Parts: sequence; C-alpha cells; structure tokens
Amino acid sequence: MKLIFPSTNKDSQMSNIKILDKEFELFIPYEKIRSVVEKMADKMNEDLAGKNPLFLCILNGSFMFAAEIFKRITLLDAEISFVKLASYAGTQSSGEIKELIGLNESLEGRTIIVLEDIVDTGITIDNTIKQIIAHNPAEVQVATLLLKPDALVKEVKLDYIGIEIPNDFIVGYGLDYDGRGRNLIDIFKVVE
Ligand SMILES: O=P(O)(O)OC[C@H]1O[C@H](OP(=O)(O)OP(=O)(O)O)[C@H](O)[C@@H]1O
Ligand code: HPA
Repeated sequence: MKLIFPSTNKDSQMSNIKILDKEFELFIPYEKIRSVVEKMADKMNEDLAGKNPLFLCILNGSFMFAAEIFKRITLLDAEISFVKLASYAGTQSSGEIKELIGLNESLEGRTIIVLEDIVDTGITIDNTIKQIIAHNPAEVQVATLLLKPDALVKEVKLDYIGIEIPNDFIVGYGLDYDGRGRNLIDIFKVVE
C-alpha cells in the first residue's frame, strides 16, 4: 500500500502566491505544522489524562488546527464543540468585543480547552476566556497554534503554544485574508 501524505515538498506551494491585492510567500510548511501539533497533542494527552475535557474550537480560523489536534487526542472522554465570534475585515483588528455564539452544552464544572489558530493582539482570546468563565467551568486552558508575542496588547494565559511568529500578516491553514486563503495547506506571510 502506498501512503499519501497531504503535503510533501511537491504538493506544498513553494513559490509566491497572490491573494486579492497582496503577495504572500511560503512561511510555515505543513510538515512543520504537523510536527508541532503532534507535540501539542502528546502533551495534552498527558496533562488531561483521567479528565473529561471539552475542546472549544473558535470558528472560523481554527477549524483546521482543531481537526489536526483533536484527531490526535487519545482520551476516550474528550469532547469537542464549535463556537464563533465575529471577524476582522482586511488585515487590521477592529478591537471590538464580539459575542460568543453557538455554545450548546453546559460548561459548568468542565475542563475547557480553547483551540485558537492565532493569538495576535490577544483581544479575541481575552474576550473569549471572559465569556467562558461566566459559564462556571472548573478550569479554562488555551491552546494556540500561532502566537505573535510582539503584537499582544492583552495579558493572556496561554497553556499550549505551537509556534511564535513575528508581527507579519499571514494566511493559510484556516487563516484568511478577507475570506481567502483558508484552504492553503501551508502558512504564507505577506510580502510588503
Ligand atoms: O488576537 P487577535 O488580534 O484578537 O486575533 C486573533 C483572532 O483573529 C482571527 O479571527 P478573526 O476575528 O479574523 O475571525 P475568523 O476566525 O473567522 O477568521 C483568529 O482566528 C483569532 O480568533
Ligand atoms: O495574521 C493574521 N492573519 C489572518 N488572520 C489573523 N487574525 C489575527 N491575525 C491574523
């Protein structure tokens, strides 16, 4: 049997791409993302053993990261749910506080693991955590695939961090530029 992986050097976009008015270059190939996510999942499997954690995927951007990590969670009592906040237009954070919608289960007394694709200014995760805490969970942890430490304007507690990146605008692997680019397997950064 021949195993076919979703991204090899052949499949990954090695040249620059154009999305709307901007040019992007390859920044983080899928192989790197996958190995980082594997390590994050290994750590979670250790840390959360014996618990009944509820993973909360913050849509839209986190859908690929959530799928990648959740399929590597081996705890038979793990659950996942999908919630949403409103989004950016273009490349700037609006800074508005958005309501968490789509929460159908009780969080009371639960261990919550928030899954984010990126913590940039930290405004979204700060807002999300505050809204989750209002539902009286036992504990709230945050896992983010990407972190832009230089862009943070909020002090946030991050329990699992995949990759720290510079303060450049990126697309791919769920992250968008005006709705485009979420389907890219690799992560690209803008060429200024
Ligand atoms: O730390 P911050 O500066 O708040 O940025 C991080 C947030 O921005 C993106 O979401 P966005 O609001 O673009 O919505 P989307 O997930 O639907 O793309 C991303 O998915 C994070 O949730
Ligand atoms: O760099 C980014 N790219 C796409 N979406 C984002 N949301 C916060 N930061 C980013």
